[in-house]
Amino acid sequence: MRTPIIAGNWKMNKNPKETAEFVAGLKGKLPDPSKVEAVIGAPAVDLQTLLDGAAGTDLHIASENNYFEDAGAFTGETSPKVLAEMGVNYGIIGHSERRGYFHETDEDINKKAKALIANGLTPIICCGETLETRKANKFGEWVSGQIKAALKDLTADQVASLVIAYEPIWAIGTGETATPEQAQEVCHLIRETVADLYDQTTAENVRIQYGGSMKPANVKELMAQPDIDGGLIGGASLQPDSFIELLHYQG
Ligand SMILES: O=C[C@H](O)COP(=O)(O)O
Repeated sequence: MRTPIIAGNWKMNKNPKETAEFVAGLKGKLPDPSKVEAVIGAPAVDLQTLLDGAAGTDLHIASENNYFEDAGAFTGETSPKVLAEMGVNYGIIGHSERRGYFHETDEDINKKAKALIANGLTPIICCGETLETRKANKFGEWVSGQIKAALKDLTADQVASLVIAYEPIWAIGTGETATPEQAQEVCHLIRETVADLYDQTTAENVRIQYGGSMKPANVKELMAQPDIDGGLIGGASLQPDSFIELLHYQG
């Protein structure tokens, strides 16, 4: 049984003061963690504030990026080892904004996944196609190619406990959401890809999120799809009321 995972991805949008106010507003409003797991992903500069505010609650914390080495002469990078020492639980990697603006490759993403796992963090591995790839009807092979590359050399046990986020680029921040059927089709394909690479049990255990203009108005029908186990939410996670509504999509 996969526990649904609703994760905010704040991107580069909040400072520590705003972070502290937000997380204070969540107190007593988080869902039962056996029903829905709540996560917030924030920039490195906000993580300590988020961790302090989340202490003693069921809120889990994600980084938005990490390097694949633990330490060394890598100016400006974020160590996965330090993230683990701080108490960060998840690491979002491979987001299309990082692939696009910062030229991250599939190989980088695979190395980042391994570095997170080696330090005890759970990767949230993002994948998704451009509008052009969708229109060319090549999204299936594109997304399964991204997944195969990201999971290279990982064991079945490691894959079973990580999270994959399907985020069609054309739906990110555009207000245009994939239909539940479109999202389900690709999330199912991702699960099949994992089954082909590993086995049915691994595929049944891996959690798959949808991301791309998910909001309170559409979360319920997206989450009703059999292969969608959660959401990775940008814009609609920035206001506490909206994020709380998303967390309580089950009613
Ligand atoms: O990581 C989150 C996604 O990029 C979705 O962002 P959005 O909800 O603003 O479309």
